[in-house]
Amino acid sequence: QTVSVYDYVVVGGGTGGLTVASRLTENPNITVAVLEAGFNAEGLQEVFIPGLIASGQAFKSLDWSYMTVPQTNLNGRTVKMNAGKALGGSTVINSMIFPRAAAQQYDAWGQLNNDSTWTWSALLPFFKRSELFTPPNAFQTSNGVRYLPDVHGDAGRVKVGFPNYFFEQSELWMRAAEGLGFASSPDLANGDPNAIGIPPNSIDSANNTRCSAACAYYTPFAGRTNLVVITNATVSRILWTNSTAGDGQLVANGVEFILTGSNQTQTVSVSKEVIVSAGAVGSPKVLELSGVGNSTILQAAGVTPVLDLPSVGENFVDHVHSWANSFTNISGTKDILGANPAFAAQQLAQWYANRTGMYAAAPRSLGIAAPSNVFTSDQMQTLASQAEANLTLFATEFSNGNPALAQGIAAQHTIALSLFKQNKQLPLELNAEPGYSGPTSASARPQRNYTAINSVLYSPLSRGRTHIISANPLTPPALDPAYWSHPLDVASQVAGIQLARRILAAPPLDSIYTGEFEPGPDRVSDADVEAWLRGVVGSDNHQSSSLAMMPRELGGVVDTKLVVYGTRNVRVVDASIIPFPVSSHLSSTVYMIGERAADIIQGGQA
Ligand SMILES: Cc1cc2nc3c(=O)[nH]c(=O)nc-3n(C[C@H](O)[C@H](O)[C@H](O)COP(=O)(O)OP(=O)(O)OC[C@H]3O[C@@H](n4cnc5c(N)ncnc54)[C@H](O)[C@@H]3O)c2cc1C
Repeated sequence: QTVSVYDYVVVGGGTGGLTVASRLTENPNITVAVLEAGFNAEGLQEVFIPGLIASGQAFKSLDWSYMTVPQTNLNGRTVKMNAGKALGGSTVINSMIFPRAAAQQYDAWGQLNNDSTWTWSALLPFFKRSELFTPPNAFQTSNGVRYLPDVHGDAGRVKVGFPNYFFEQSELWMRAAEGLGFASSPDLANGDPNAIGIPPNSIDSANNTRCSAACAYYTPFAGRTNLVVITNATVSRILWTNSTAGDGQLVANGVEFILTGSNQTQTVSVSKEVIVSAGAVGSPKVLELSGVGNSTILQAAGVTPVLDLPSVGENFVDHVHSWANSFTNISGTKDILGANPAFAAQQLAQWYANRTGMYAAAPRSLGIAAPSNVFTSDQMQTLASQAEANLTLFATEFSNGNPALAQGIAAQHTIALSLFKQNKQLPLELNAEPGYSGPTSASARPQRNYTAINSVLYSPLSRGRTHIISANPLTPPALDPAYWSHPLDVASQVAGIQLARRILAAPPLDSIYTGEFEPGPDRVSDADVEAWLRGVVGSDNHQSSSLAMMPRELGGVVDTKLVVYGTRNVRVVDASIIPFPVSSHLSSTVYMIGERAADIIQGGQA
């Protein structure tokens, strides 16, 4: 049943998808339909109150809760990956941390694609275009917030600012990290984030509410008659015209979807383009269900191939999350919210009354580490030389028998290792958590107060894949991020935890330190820490790069205009296209991609 015809159909109303849909429909003559598998959750307090999101059932109902295949390097464990299933996508459930990666990584993106429009200086206007930034007030400044006006936008859509509450540990941990060699950051979105500071947050400072992609790009424009959003609509495939364009390229003319609870498919027709924005797991899945991908994998899943593009779903990466926890002698940690329901209720009432209290806090301050923060120069040289000596070996192993992609991964690693040697590849984020954060459940750990440091592997060299295993659109794909497949990833993550535990015990944070809980006093050596981490590390939910923007001869899937190779009118606009993992939380980069996509599309019409 054909419902309607639109100029553009966007598959997935998440971060990238809503950005491009909203910008395109600023032109009243353009019609756009967005098909989103989840629902509009903006009215849930768990979604709009900063401190509540990870706290309960709402999170679970808004989450795809993907599971990886058993991870060879993590004791065979399967690992859960969160990804938002709601209008607004992952920004509905994310932690609002809104920094950007190092300028050199965006420059490397352009270098890999031989395109100077994908470089830091060329992309900064698009980062800024997405932002409606509120500078810190006196209270926030007195709590250590710093910012550079020049790197922020004041006329965009995503409300970016700072929270109304800071935990006592925040200031202490920043000073402790500075004592161990970190510079104090003037602004973690400035393209030079090797420092410690309080990052911007995707938060509406005026109301102290979270701001998702739906809050930013949909709610204010929901009345547009040329923007149609269909929620609870899971896309099953892109439909193609019978004949290819004169140049042999596939032409999309519709999208098929299933409404939740129905077993009937419906169709929307497309006159211009299909824009795939279903996220780094969802987008390769939709392409594969549509017959675009590695023909052998598609046939095994029962899908008839229409375009052999073997890199679809390959080059998949995720940041890896680990923790160090110390006991603390202060009582004002967020542990109390779990331990004392009456206090939690009082704090929630306080948030509603005047937007303050613990629930008004954004979660963390961040330290972004360079190699020199965690390795000696001898170690850096040795690690880089070993990785360079084995570069072809790993690139081939990670490429799943795809010679073009092996070259692409080798090119990525060459750039990454060159930056590593210059101390510009930033392998780790350390972020302070004012309370327990780790793998041990509340019932299995001492009921005490904690200071935690999350250590996130930020620029992994490991590459895995995500592929469909069935033609049924409701069957999850087989996800293999191949965590810790490269020795440099293992060495970096172990070094990150060793640094985290040093920070926890360093002055002035030592003034509230009453011993280490995890990794624990019996796990001192790197080998012991590594063994423990293999049993506990998890996903940081920063999946990317599964439809990489790279030249086709290097195993890329989209070109620098975001068009899928071999198609006339299918673009990808989400975290899938980031060619290699960037050292940052991803949402600011995905918004930038959405803004850039709209600009490319509009420019193409001119
Ligand atoms: C728990 C969590 C915490 C995070 N914390 C941070 C943070 O603090 N800061 C930060 O910057 N980043 C964070 N991230 C990462 C960041 O939010 C994501 O990388 C980014 O939002 C991804 O954008 P996207 O457009 O690629 O995908 P998404 O925003 O996930 O959008 C994809 C959309 O497509 C929909 N979809 C998928 N398949 C289909 C289908 N077949 N049919 C229809 N719709 C479909 C999904 O439901 C979703 O709405 C976090 C992510 C998670 C999950």
